Amino acid sequence: MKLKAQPYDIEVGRYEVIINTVDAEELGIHAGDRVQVKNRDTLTAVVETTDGIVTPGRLGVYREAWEALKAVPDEIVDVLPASRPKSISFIKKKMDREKLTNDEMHDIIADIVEGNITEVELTAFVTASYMHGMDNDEIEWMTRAMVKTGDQISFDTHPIMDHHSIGGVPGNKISLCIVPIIAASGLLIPKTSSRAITGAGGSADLMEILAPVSFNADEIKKMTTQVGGCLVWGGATNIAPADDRIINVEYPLSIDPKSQLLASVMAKKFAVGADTMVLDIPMGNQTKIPTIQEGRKMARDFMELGDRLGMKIECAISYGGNPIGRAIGGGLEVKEALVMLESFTGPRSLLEKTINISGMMLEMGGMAQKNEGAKMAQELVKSGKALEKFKEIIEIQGGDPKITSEDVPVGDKVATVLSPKDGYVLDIFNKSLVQVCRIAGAPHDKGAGILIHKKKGEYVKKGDGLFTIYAEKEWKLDSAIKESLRNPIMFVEGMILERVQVV
Ligand SMILES: O=P(O)(O)OC[C@H]1O[C@H](OP(=O)(O)O)[C@H](O)[C@@H]1O
Ligand SMILES: O=c1cc[nH]c(=O)[nH]1
Repeated sequence: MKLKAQPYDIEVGRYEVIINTVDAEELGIHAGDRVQVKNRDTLTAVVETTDGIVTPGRLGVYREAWEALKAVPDEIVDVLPASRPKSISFIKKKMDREKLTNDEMHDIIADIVEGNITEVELTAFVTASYMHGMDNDEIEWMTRAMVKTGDQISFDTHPIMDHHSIGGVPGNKISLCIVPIIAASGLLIPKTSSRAITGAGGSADLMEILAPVSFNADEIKKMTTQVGGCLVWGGATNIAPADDRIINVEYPLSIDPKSQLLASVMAKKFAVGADTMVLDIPMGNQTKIPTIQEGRKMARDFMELGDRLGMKIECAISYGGNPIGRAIGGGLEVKEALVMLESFTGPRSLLEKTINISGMMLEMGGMAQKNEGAKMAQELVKSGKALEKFKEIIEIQGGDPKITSEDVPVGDKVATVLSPKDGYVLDIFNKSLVQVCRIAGAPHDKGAGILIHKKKGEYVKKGDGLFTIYAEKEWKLDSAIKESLRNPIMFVEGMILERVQVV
């Protein structure tokens, strides 16, 4: 069918066109199908249908396809139905619980990167992996495919250190402290992070408050070589580019399938040339890993994948049943991390976790003797060397090195939720906590989040502040307050939880 091309200057991340439903019917295609579009060039594009935006006889062409066709407005192009990429049948195979081959996995990942797969198809892949899982071969193949379809860095020196958390515990701002501690010791750490997946702020979201986080592979290598480390957003680089596209469909579902999680973390690490790393596995109620047994299984899976990739990995199964520190979300978390580096003060959970994971890394990297790493990490903070290093990292990434914890802005719309009774904080519900932060605006609004005043086990009197919600917009604060009342984030009770009696 011949149609008149008209441009839609909108970036959609793949070749996509809009066809009027009258023409779509004539071609025998539906929304989500593919068509071949030909002028002097030929490309395959995903179809969107419309009753109005594009009139019959015309073809709306989004930016990527328009640029690839080098089309001119009103140019006549040929449009024909095209078949779906083969990888759709491989996704179907995973939905049917079958094992994929190395080539099939590579095709799926390559099609994700090239934008040949729609969100619906990608969601089906992620959901099928969530429900049916993958074996170690498939996970290795997915990891290698994610690395191969993007840029890679290689350093002339070793070891190249890295740290990563599987996430799932609120307030886990430790990367902001660990990266400078390790770099201050003289080791190299080119740290890439994701944005929030199931949480209220990933490390990339937090670092972005202090400095830009979008860099390419060459820039990451240069910054790491110059100051010892960096903390950048993996999604902005062309490093393991499939990762961020997969995370984009995981985020709205708040799921992180184990197979994708392993590949996502390890592909980012392998691609930046890291060879020695510590993996944080937060474990506890309402985390990604509810029991120690599952934590050990996850650790074994990471170590086996590390072996297959030739990387030295140790895991720290950490306590995740309660938030790390007292600040959750954007600026609040960054402040808490900076206070820790400025004065080695703050919540014990943050200090202890940061120091112990850094200690493991210093031992693995050959900077400290066995069991001496934590002491060395502590000295690097107390001497101010870690803070000084963090400022160098902030500066090289384009931020203001003079920033202090006092300067970090937080939302000015605040409300403190009070305890309804005397008693103990018997539980904090991680998922409800994150939900309230997200409704308050996190991770997008950097000033949004929650500051916890009372943690698990602490005694409270009726009327004491339990936590304060921060937001940038009044209406978001109102919605967050309502959510925190509908779905409480804390359980306060006395020693007698309930009286059960004969009625
Ligand atoms: O949103 P949830 O699922 O909690 O976790 C995602 C976070 O966990 C990892 O943290 P890090 O980069 O190792 O500090 C990711 O990179 C991301 O920042
Ligand atoms: O980087 C990360 C961390 C957790 N889960 C992922 O999928 N990727």
